[in-house]
Amino acid sequence: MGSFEVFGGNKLKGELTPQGAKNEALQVLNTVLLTDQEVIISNIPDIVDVNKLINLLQALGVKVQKLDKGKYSFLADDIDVDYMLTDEFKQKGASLRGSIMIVGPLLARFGKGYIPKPGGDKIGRRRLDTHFIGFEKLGAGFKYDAATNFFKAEAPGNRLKGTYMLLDEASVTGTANIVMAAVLAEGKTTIYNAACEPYLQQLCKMLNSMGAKISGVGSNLLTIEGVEKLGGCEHRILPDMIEIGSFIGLAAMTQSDITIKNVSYENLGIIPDVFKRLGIKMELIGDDLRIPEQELYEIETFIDGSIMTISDAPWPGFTPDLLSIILVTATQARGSVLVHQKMFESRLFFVDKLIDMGAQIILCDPHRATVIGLERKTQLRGITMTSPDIRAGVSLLIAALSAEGRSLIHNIEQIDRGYENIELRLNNLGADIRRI
Ligand SMILES: CC(=O)N[C@H]1[C@@H](OP(=O)(O)OP(=O)(O)OC[C@H]2O[C@@H](n3ccc(=O)[nH]c3=O)[C@H](O)[C@@H]2O)O[C@H](CO)[C@@H](O)[C@@H]1O
Ligand SMILES: C=C(OP(=O)(O)O)C(=O)O
Repeated sequence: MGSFEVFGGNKLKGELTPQGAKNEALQVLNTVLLTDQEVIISNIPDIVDVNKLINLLQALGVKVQKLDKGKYSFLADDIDVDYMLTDEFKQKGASLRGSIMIVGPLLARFGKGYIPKPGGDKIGRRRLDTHFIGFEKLGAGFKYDAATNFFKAEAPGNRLKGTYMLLDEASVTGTANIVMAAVLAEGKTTIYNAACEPYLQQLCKMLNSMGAKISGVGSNLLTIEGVEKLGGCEHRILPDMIEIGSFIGLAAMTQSDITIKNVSYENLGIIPDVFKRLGIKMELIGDDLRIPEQELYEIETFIDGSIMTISDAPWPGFTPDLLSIILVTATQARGSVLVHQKMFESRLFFVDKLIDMGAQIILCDPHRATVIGLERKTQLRGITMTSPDIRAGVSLLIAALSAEGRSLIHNIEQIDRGYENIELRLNNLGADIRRI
């Protein structure tokens, strides 16, 4: 188990370039399974989860070639579908959440897609019903072996059939999986209550450039005319909006002056506005976002004077992946905020560590925590802690960087799942983080 030793209290200064988006990479990498032509993808982040998925694709027979930093060529002209029945596949597939999205493309092109219960953060129940109900609507048979935790979807006659479906929830990976299954199905598929966040839009645009016929991109109603075959393409992954949000919170908490380069502002949706409601100032210069040094930031109240609530919702609502960052950032603000994590059940439990560091937080229930800002009257103090999940991990890192003295953060494998070379990039700006 790796750890970060952090000496807090330094103000950071300089530029940060966000990595390519983890959650887009975990979607678009799977499209390579849909064609026997070459697919080139750039701006792929060098992070544990993405590397695990590339490794899984390779094990399935995809020829992978690194062309440059973050740029790879993929050729799926000889896929070994029987590999899905091996123990090695079961072990590799279970180690990350993104592996679930190999099922749709394999089912579409080869008539079968199998997967063990995928991994990812332990942040509450993470059901897969939307994915498999969607495949069933497209005509696939579905089997789940509870003893081995293995899911199987198979298409009769090896071809899925287009249909209308209303998803029970706007699941991000569920929509991506169903879209990748439907592009090669016979006839027209309509998906209502589809997730529509920018990474899904990217996936749809990429598939269209491969020859798919998807319309309604960006809305919650997608229409897909199935095609016989898809070809190759070149695709570039967007900057990671969750990393950008993490850097905004980090800058405010540590009173730093940070410019985040090439943020693709138009794809950040409501994210900058939510940080602005915490009183954080920012300046858009071209497509760079500057967070200037700020002595104090003051959380707004609602118009009627009541306490601000920040909650998550499917896009274009605020992403649940940034609520832990909002929460930690609020600990040094002036004012109070209720953080309401509606989508996941166990993402707020890390607040006990922040309370040990001196933050004023009331955990109301598993979904809600009230933060009463310290207004910088006292600094957080460094402690030893363990990171429970990827975003809580980065929140604890931000807390440690703002704290007085030494902190030790264990289980940083969680952070490595989604943040590329984070200690090096922050140390270049004046942070003091050591990997031990
Ligand atoms: C690899 C990847 O891309 N992971 C992201 C993806 O996970 P993932 O696709 O697994 O998440 P889902 O969108 O399926 O659902 C996330 C949670 O929100 C709940 N839910 C979902 C939709 C809805 O309309 N109402 C609702 O309550 C679900 O029950 C679940 O508890 O999307 C999540 C939600 O943005 C992000 O946290 C994850 O980082
Ligand atoms: C929850 C997350 O990731 P995953 O879906 O891979 O567990 C996340 O990126 O915040």
